[in-house]
Amino acid sequence: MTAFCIKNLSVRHQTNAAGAALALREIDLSIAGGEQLALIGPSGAGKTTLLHTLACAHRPEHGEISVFGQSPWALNNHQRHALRGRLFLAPQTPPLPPRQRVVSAVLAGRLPQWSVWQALASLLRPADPQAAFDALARFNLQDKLYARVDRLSGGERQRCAMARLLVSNAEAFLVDEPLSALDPTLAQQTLTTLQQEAAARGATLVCSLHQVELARTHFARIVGLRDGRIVFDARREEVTDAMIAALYANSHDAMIEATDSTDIEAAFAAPMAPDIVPDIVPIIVPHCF
Ligand SMILES: Nc1ncnc2c1ncn2[C@@H]1O[C@H](COP(=O)(O)OP(=O)(O)OP(=O)(O)O)[C@@H](O)[C@H]1O
Repeated sequence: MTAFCIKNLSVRHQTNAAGAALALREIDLSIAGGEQLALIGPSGAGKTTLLHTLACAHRPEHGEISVFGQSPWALNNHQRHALRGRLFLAPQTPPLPPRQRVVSAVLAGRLPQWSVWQALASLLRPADPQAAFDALARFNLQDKLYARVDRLSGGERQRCAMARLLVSNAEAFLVDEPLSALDPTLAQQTLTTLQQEAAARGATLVCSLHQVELARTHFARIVGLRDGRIVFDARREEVTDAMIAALYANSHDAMIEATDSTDIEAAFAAPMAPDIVPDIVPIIVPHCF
């Protein structure tokens, strides 16, 4: 089964004027149910925008998107809300209310399954503290069960958000830079736990990462984004160091190279040096509409 399929998709942020640059352009991507892939690319490449688009939070300006076989923007609000309930979007900055107890923050992962009354009741008396404890224990954070969220470190908050993901019953995890505040050991452990959980429940995992080496060691499929476009969509063994260097090369690098050759104008005109343009890996888009 295909979890996500997008075709010739472009997205512009609502706060941007009509003439402003697109955040995503001409994106084709198909992700099978249960597949795990890493999104990499420089800052501003469009990774967050893509994750939010997959989570049905951004309406595309052009193109098609299907999520679990449904076109989210052809559904009514109620149906789209139900579809979103099958997805878990973990944003870069975890949306954890500062004065809340960790136990309530973690159990909020069950909100899509709960009625308003169940949600309110759980705020007063946590519905399933054992589930929250077990999820926190997977990230070695069980001793923080009744701590206040605003007393957690940045890395603890990130792991608390991952524990929230574990208690959800989502069929797809869309995770935006979950390791940015973690030390290398915790980053490895957290990513491994996330992947094991996705594999155990057959959930799809799309994870944006700035730690390229972790992406290359942990994920079989890597998608490189730059300037809102997919530069490559390849199996791990096809991703070369040159492709990574080209993905992250910036106009600053090009300017320094050109300064050596006293050709500054050329540097601004050609932000990516031609000798490091990556081999283009064919992107195969299975028919899914
Ligand atoms: N709310 C917004 N309003 C307008 N433009 C936005 C908004 N959010 C992001 N953008 C723009 O959209 C483009 C893609 O941003 P996005 O956050 O998706 O990149 P990213 O790859 O996730 O970056 P990073 O690695 O720094 O988090 C950027 O040019 C950014 O400036």
